[in-house]
Amino acid sequence: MLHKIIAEKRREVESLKRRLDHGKIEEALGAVAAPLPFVDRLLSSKRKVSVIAEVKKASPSKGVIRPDFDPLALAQAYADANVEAMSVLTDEKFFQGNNDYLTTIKREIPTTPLLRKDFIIDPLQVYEARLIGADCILLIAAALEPRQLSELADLAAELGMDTLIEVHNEAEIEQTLAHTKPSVLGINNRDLKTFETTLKTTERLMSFIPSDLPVISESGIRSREDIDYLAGLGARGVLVGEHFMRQQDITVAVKELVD
Ligand SMILES: O=C(O)c1ccccc1NCC(=O)[C@H](O)[C@H](O)COP(=O)(O)O
Repeated sequence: MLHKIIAEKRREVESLKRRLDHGKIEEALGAVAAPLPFVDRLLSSKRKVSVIAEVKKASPSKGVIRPDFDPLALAQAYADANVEAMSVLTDEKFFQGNNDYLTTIKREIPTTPLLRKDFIIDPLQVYEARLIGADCILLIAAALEPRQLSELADLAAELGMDTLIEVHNEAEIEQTLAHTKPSVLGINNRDLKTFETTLKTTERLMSFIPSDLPVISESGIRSREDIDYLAGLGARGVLVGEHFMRQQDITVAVKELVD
């Protein structure tokens, strides 16, 4: 699946190159507000585990998760629960996301930092992330050469954005730490080849991560027990999508999970 998604992203980047040149980027960058400090917000929270709450209509593993999908109403419900940050899927083909969702949420709820959740493989997508209003980008170690990982993270920093680098195994941790200086590291509990999701991935990988590097555990989190388990392992934050998307009252669901 990851290969399929990346092949599609290569096509999307070619089309983006025809629409967005450096002249247009420079001009447009002047008009967007400075990014919010995404990582600081996660690390300064009084909650024992910070929450990145995801706005996610569909996924390759589950199909449509939220049929009555209203991105702004969902984001407002998250903001009402004082989530530390939000993740907004912008991939159209596999997740039914959209750049406009992120831009609208940023315009209407300007105080909550936003992660652009997509599959970034090219510098142009980093510029695009900034232009649509992202405060942070996701970089997936499994999808990038170490040199690309560090170049894309450096570019994000130049543009004032944070980066959440996501790993799923020991080798990816080793490569990431050898080539970048992350201020936070995401462990994805979902195996992107099989879609199998287990929190044991966070447990197994914690010991390979320096104790002063905060960890965000991502995917497959759905109960208070999960949160207690991850907090006990030392995770500083969680990224939760599907569980919240399946709730009637999302504000209550966030509070029940982490307050
Ligand atoms: O969610 C998927 O099926 C998926 C498939 C292939 C690549 C990535 C995928 N998900 C991206 C994510 O990492 C999750 O949206 C995020 O961690 C939230 O996970 P969950 O709480 O399980 O929705």
